[in-house]
Amino acid sequence: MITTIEPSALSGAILAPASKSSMQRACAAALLRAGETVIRHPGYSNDDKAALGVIKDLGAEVSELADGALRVKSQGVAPSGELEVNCGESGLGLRMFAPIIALSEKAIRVKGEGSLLKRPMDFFDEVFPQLGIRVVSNGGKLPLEIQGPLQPRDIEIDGSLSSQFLTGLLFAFAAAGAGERGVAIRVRDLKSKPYIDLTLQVMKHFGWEVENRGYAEFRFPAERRTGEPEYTVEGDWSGGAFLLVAGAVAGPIVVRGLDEWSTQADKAILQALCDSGATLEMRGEEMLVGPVDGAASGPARAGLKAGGAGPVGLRAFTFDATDCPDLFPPLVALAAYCEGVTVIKGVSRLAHKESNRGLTLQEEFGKMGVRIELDGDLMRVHGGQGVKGATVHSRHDHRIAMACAVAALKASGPVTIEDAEAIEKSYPDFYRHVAQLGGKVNIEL
Ligand SMILES: O=C(O)C1=C[C@@H](OP(=O)(O)O)[C@@H](O)[C@H](O)C1
Ligand SMILES: C=C(OP(=O)(O)O)C(=O)O
Repeated sequence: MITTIEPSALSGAILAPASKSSMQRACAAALLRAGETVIRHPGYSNDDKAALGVIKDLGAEVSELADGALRVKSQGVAPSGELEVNCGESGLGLRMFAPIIALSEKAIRVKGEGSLLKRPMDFFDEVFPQLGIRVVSNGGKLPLEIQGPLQPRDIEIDGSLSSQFLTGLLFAFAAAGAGERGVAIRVRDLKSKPYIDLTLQVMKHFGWEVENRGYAEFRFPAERRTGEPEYTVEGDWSGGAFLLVAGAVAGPIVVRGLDEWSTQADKAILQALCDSGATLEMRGEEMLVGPVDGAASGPARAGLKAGGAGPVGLRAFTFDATDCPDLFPPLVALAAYCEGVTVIKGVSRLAHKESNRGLTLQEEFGKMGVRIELDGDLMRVHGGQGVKGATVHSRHDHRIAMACAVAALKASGPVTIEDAEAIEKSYPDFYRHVAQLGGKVNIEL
């Protein structure tokens, strides 16, 4: 699919999509809690669909209710039939579900697709044998063959590559009765900490209270509370960040459905928007975001630099994205329109995402005339010098496609995005939402 975005002014209101981080965790919890669970406001991105596929493969029955909610009936991890599970392209899907799959005593083959086949999974080779799990990987990559049952034991893990492995172990330890055995998970150098807050929050909702000792040790209580039988998937701050940046560059717009009390890591986009000088007004779950006050958008308005350099007045900022790495792409789109050099820390966290995002951002934004320097863990974006119309490539990475589309909104000419369907991984409605806000979007299948 090829999508072309022409310079546009945005206005109006839009509802943020469902968070795949929240939805995938809800699927895991619904599988493990056994009985009936209703998931409200479910997502339908490819990663969400993959999570639903995994829990069905593990024995859950999923049906849609008249109001669009999903009902999950489960007896815990109880696979039958073909013992193969497909995690699609989802890093969280694989890393969270692998320890859950290992609750079964059956040998189960775990496969994936696309970029997931190249992402590192040697964590399992190292850690699973310590928990009594037999694992065979393809040199630290997919496919895996796993045979449990997982025995919760005191364990120490490295949290520096990804928090997703810990998310999986927390669910699986709780379900395997770690509390009765008094065991703990100790973690060195945990990154992406807010994602663990979200894991613990979802677990608590469903009755598993885990004690978090400074993100270095996690302990499980002896008894489980009765949890709630229903869960409402949160609005997505990660996809929402692209909408908010689009509003700051080409708005003003209103974004609905983002909870300001959410534990989601990517809520931190608000700090960057404030530091850039964008207009931001929060009214409960409705947020108005626009260019700097007085520098209204729209190509014909005064206050815009020649060559489509965007709204005057946004200024460069510094930001540490170590614990919210998915914000890099929208931050780069924002920084491209900020006068001066924006410095973003945490580049080393990007090497093993759907693409090596430090490099892919540098290369694709380079095609639009935006200079990005990579200096160890720092990224420097030279902004406010104009964004040129160009043909770019998503590099099969949903967040690169969305970042380029947002940057296109005030470029000097149309931006054509090749392999634009990558957005389906997290935000299938993204182009439709931009068009609904007045963005000039042309899609060629
Ligand atoms: O737990 C989650 O929902 C996620 C955790 C983060 O990964 P890392 O912990 O690997 O940084 C993030 O990048 C990913 O998109 C989703
Ligand atoms: C890296 C991402 O997801 P995951 O690791 O779950 O594939 C993402 O959504 O940007």
